[in-house]
Amino acid sequence: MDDSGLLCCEVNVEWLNKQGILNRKLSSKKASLRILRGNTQQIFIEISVEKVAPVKLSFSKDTQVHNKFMKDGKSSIRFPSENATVFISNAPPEKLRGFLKTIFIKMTNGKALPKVSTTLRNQVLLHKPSQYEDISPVTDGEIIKAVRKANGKSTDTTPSPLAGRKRKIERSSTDKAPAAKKLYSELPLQEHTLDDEQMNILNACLSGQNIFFTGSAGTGKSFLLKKIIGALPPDVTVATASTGVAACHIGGITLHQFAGIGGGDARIERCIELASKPPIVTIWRKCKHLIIDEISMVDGTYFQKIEEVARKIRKNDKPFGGIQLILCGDFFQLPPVAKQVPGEKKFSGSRFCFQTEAWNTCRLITFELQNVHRQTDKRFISILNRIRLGKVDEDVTNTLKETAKQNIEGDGILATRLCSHTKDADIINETKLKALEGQSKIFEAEDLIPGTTKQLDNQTPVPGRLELKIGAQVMLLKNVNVSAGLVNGARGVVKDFRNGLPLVQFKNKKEYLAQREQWIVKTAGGASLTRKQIPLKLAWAFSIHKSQGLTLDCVEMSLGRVFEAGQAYVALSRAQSLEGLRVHDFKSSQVWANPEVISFYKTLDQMRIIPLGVNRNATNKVNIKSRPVKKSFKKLMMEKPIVTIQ
Ligand SMILES: Nc1ncnc2c1ncn2[C@@H]1O[C@H](COP(=O)(O)OP(=O)(O)OP(=O)(O)O)[C@@H](O)[C@H]1O
Ligand SMILES: [Mg+2]
Repeated sequence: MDDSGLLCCEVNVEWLNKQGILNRKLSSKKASLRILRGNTQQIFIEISVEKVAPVKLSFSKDTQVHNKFMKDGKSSIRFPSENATVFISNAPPEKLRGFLKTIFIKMTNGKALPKVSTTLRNQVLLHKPSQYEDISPVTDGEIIKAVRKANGKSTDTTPSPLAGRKRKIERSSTDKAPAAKKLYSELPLQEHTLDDEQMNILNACLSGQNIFFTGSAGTGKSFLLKKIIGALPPDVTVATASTGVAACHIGGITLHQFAGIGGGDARIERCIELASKPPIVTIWRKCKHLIIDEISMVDGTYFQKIEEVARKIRKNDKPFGGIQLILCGDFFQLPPVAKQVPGEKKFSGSRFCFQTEAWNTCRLITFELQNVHRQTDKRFISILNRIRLGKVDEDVTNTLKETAKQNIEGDGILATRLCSHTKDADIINETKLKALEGQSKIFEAEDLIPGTTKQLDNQTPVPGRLELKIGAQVMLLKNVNVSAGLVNGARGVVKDFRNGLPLVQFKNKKEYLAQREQWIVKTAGGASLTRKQIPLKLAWAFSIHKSQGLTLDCVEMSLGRVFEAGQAYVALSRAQSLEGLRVHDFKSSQVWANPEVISFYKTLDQMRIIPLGVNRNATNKVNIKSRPVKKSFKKLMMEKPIVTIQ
């Protein structure tokens, strides 16, 4: 049964007397709230806490619901007729959202709609023979639709009566329940829903076990991670990622910021000392669920160190001091940035997290997502899956070579070039902007707290200083209108400046007068830093490293200078379709997978923990190739040569 009428959270209820003085109080860190319907159809909220009889407060037309901090798991509901206020905190944000939506629907439905007959209601909802009935967020309109569908009558063919009624509801709900109307309009837009495999992983995460989920690029790992974050209590959940941009994508902080041990290069005793300082220590102790996105880029030695720090700081011998770990990433994508210990020539420590003892002691339950959502073309998905494993056959080579001739530009929007080196991307953007005629317009970001610019530069995708001209190639950095296709990653060109703001035309021909948008990032201490800026960035070129996690609709690349295993795969898998991709001078030697990653995924497959493609697709024919690897890696690589499976 739908449980959106049920919420587990921290609660404070305050009753005031007529003079506004606190009369009675109820507080609990572990309360459960239910929305119920009484025999007289009256809607109640029932608050149950241990050792106290449940409290019931009844909704009326003057009930006020405050949802401004819903994303942080906080809300308050005021019942003026009973002089009481319910303060909700530490509620899983997604659950809270569903709970408040149920209240909204019941508040407006009850007043604005003609009643649906009990028979109809019982056909759809479970009837409870008790004095109170659990309620669901189903509207009367939805009940009618569901019953008609069950009876084989399509509701689509009878639009007028329902549509007319819906309009009436909207009007009358504005008249009769303004608070509820406001609440509903402020609820975030529902985007896609989780598919079955994503849902399984969400449930596994909610069961409290340590989880690692992987999957090829575009299988919705980050998308799912956001839903997982939304389903966990925010006060005890820390969402992190290995890079600032990835952290911003899931509304979290970098793992380095959270852990508070700098780069982790110091000896373990010093690392523990560093993490024992406030406010870092408080967060380490409070944390019950640690989420890490883009785990492939977390250095193994660092991962091992924070595991020990966690045990010592929390004075708990369980792995990670008893914190639940939720790890997500694809080790076939970018590896950790190579680290060289000062004074030592050798690359130091474990390269990947999965090679550490800490990884083994955590006993992670592993899943692999199989459904690719970024691309829809089955042929392109199959090509990308082969590239992920370093398998480049004739079909892959020919298909990618053919893209070199494609004209993917349209309406003045040029393809974004992905570069293997960050410097190259910066130079391209600077030179192209300079070459445009016309006046530059500079947009300086408004960083609300002085001195936070560097951190915001690192943690948000949006530049502190944005220089634009008419004709500048740009990328949108926010979902400003999902249904119009104005989404994060959409490519456009600056057509004009109106009232000092850039007018951008996108690939789908939609125009958008860019307004300042807001980015809020968290500090390790839990404070919020805010940057306001035009949600655009120059897009003639990006580095492949900066493009990790992105979805791009018009992209070109030359992979001649790639230097990491998985780098070509990351670049190619940013494209949404073969039609929106152009690869120059493609050669099979530009694609290779790390042999240690291949072995790791094979062990997972052998353990039958997850179904994987490595064993099934790889043949025994293995070509050993020498790669243009980074100097600091060379010694390591001499022992274990990089291979390409063909
Ligand atoms: N269940 C879903 N239904 C529809 N679209 C989805 C679903 N899950 C993810 N998507 C969409 O698929 C695209 C890719 O998702 P996402 O960026 O989360 O993939 P990822 O696995 O993290 O990729 P990468 O490995 O490149 O970081 C996004 O546009 C996302 O909104
Ligand atoms: Mg991702």
